[in-house]
Amino acid sequence: MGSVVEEISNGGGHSVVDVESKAGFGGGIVDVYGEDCATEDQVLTPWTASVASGYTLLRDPHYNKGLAFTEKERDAHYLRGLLPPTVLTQELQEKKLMQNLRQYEVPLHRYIAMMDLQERNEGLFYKLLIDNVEELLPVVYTPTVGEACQKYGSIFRHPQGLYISLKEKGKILEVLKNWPDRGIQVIVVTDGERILGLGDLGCQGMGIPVGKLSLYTALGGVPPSACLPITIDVGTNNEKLLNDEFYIGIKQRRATGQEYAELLEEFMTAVKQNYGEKVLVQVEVFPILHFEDFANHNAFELLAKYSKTHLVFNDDIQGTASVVLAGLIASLKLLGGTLADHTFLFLGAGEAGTGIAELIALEISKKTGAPLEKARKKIWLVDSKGLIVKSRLGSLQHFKQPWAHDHEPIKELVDAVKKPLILALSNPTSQAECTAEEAYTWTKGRAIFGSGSPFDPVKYENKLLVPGQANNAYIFPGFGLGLIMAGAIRVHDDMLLAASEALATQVSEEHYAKGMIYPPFTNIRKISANIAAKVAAKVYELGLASNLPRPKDLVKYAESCMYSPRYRSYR
Ligand SMILES: NC(=O)C1=CN([C@@H]2O[C@H](COP(=O)(O)OP(=O)(O)OC[C@H]3O[C@@H](n4cnc5c(N)ncnc54)[C@H](OP(=O)(O)O)[C@@H]3O)[C@@H](O)[C@H]2O)C=CC1
Ligand SMILES: CC(=O)C(=O)O
Ligand SMILES: [Mg+2]
Repeated sequence: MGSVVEEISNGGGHSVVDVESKAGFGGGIVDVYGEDCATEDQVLTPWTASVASGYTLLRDPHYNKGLAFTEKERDAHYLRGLLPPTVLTQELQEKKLMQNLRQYEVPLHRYIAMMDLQERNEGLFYKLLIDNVEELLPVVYTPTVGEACQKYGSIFRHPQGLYISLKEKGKILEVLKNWPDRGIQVIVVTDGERILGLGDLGCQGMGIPVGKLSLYTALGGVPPSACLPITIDVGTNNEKLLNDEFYIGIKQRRATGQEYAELLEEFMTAVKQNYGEKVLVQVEVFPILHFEDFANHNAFELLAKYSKTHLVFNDDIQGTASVVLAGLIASLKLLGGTLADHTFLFLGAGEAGTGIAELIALEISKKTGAPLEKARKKIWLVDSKGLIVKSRLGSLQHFKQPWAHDHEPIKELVDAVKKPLILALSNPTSQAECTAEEAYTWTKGRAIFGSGSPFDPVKYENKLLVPGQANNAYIFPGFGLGLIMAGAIRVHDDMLLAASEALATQVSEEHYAKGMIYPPFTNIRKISANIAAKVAAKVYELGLASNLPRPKDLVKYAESCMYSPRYRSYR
């Protein structure tokens, strides 16, 4: 290595040290970091080399290849001696890691091993996730990510993502600038108040943006360096966490009202300031702001407010709606009729329930020409207080009000059980409305079943029934890729409908024969490319694209944009 001259600040003073020629303390050991000459109460500057080679290269997850560095790379990048002599291919590394992972019996241990891998060697992490998607999705995503968030403080090892707490009020733009990557295309943000079906997990909700973004990359091909997980910490009302000595967030009850709104406003403005880019006169593009797992009393309002000024997408409302609509469109092949011929009943009338209901009504209205209000009459919702009906109108939250119909005979509810399509959407598995086995047993094998978290196939009277995973993970990665490809400036409901139709058309006769209404996740990158192409086409059609001219073959273009986890060669 050439002569390195660095500035070291210690004890408040400033000195320039030639680290190669100057002998350090204790028999020639160079005190490169200035640690030996500073006492505990003296300050020093934690400087670091900026070129990734040698030891630094091995500790940089974006570039590290572990034992896969070739002989030539080991010479060129000062790695000799820092690695054992053997050179392994990425495939062999993958084989070894999968063997190791399978030895962990506790799912949380697999999760921790995967997170360690992501922090150590990003390329290998994504190679594992892409090649073993059905096996590893339940590890990095639901259900295991739920347990990880509950225990996030105790298992915390490396900080992932960006934390913006009330302490950063007035400084959010500076905080955004601390993130090392500049070309951010997707931000997944949570405030941790409704983490899956587990409630308020405060700052520990960070596991969710991290997990969702790993799916943007693995399932949708968005490069990892374009992804930014953010947790907004306004406190928590979870007493257990407030009393937990390992809790990683600020220990106070949640800020609400004006204090909350001001922090969110500052954040949204800072995102525009930091990432906004003028591409045409009057047209500014900025990253997708994907809202995740906010409580419904904030989620609907934030979506309505910022969808006019930002590229905002709420996955729990819009992504879930799109995936469920896709399942319904596909299930018509098995159930018969059109959407308008059916009556829908939801247990739960929050973000997921009313989001899905609204998109179904929109699709029915578009297909039949009926007014939206009339289409809504086909849909019934139940909340914790029972069926939503007109007589409850005065006390209903605003997002439930469109579903308050005149009460009709209970007959339809019974009908719904005769030819049942059951989607037990709640996550994680512990919160599921029913298991696959229960659904098949109660209906004597007639049910078409899908669930938010995966269930194994069930043998019922010699027939193998395969439950689908009705999870927004089918939609948001491809949806996001489509928005990015087209340089979308706003999200529009028609893009969600396009995504649903694209997903529904991927279900083959072979899948239907097994009772499936979603294609398996094994082909998810191909599915995502198709969704992305249809979404991008809609963005162009609506005049909301900034990436001009429009590529001719959008599927090919989507595939060409997708990140590959293959190791690159270093010169
Ligand atoms: N599969 C997927 O892709 C997705 C799954 N989900 C899951 O769906 C679940 C709900 O999410 P979300 O809609 O955002 O949450 P919300 O908090 O917005 O809504 C929950 C709804 O469930 C109702 N509810 C709660 N308990 C009962 C009960 N015992 N009987 C009847 N209704 C009840 C609540 O009633 P009330 O309004 O009266 O309080 C509320 O309407 C979560 O478990 C989440 O993880 C969410 C998004 C995507
Ligand atoms: C899947 C999801 O987004 C949820 O359960 O909240
Ligand atoms: Mg969610």
